[in-house]
Amino acid sequence: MDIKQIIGEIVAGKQEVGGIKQVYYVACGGSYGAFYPAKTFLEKEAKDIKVGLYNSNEFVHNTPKAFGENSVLVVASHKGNTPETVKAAEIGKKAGVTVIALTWITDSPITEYADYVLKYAFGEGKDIAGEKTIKALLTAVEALNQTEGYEHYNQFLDGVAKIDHIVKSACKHVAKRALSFAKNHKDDNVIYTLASGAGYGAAYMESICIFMEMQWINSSSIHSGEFFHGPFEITDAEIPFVIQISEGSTRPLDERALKFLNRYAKRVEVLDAKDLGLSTIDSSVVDYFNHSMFNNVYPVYNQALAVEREHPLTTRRYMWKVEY
Ligand SMILES: O=P(O)(O)OC[C@H]1O[C@](O)(CO)[C@@H](O)[C@@H]1O
Repeated sequence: MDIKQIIGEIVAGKQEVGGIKQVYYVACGGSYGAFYPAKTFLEKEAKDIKVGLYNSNEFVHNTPKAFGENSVLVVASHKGNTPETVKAAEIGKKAGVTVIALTWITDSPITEYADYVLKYAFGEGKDIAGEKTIKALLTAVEALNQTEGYEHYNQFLDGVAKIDHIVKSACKHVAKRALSFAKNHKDDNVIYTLASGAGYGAAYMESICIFMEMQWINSSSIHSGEFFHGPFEITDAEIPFVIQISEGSTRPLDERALKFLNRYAKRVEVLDAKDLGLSTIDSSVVDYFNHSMFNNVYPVYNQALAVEREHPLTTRRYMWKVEY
């Protein structure tokens, strides 16, 4: 069953109890970040459906009161075995809430508690339109379109059809830049990321999953709008930043931060979605594709950085090795 059919079945099943009123996206780490566009989509586009994005353990310990028969729970776990995400799915299943699980391993523990299992594309040469982020977004888009209606539904599907080609060209485009970045940053012990809007999740993932988890470099993802409310005080010629200049409604926030950085910082890597070709997607929906762009361009940088630092991206000292 495809996502449109799954949501159709859920909508029909909930008709008697008043339909879908809330969609909760629940996951950890990279899977949590991948839900960011779906969350921002429903927050902005929906009038009646409420959306929540939760770290799994927070959801387990601080379950929202509205969670119930009118809810859909969408969980994601790459290997399907992160205990707190499996627990969140179990809570959903036991409460009689419809559970959709996004996972790469379709016979993993999380699928036991799922009404619907969605496998996504992953790895070298993957179809970007089949990734976790887009599949999660499609659950949001379909939920909206099949309830309240979504006026830009066709433009959104057109974006989905275009994203793979756009992202793959962008990855080629940054290859040389990524090598210089790796050389220039191999000895840094801190790198900040800056972003706004629906693409913010990509900056969050780059900070926590790559710089911190996989490279042991101190980092924090700073919201471009929040930059001027504290973080900009650390700006100087030595501090490195990677800034995402998004395409769409929040671009002015990113441009404002970049203007400041161009004046007071010297080590700024600019990833501009417009330069990277995202503008060929219709402006009514382009916001929601920033994440796919940035999150797939970063790996070109990450591979180069890992080689230059002689620190493979697979190296861990605690994760999956000790009790936590
Ligand atoms: O539940 P998932 O998606 O398998 O995530 C497990 C781990 O993978 C990461 O997303 C990346 O290694 C971590 O942040 C997280 O702890």
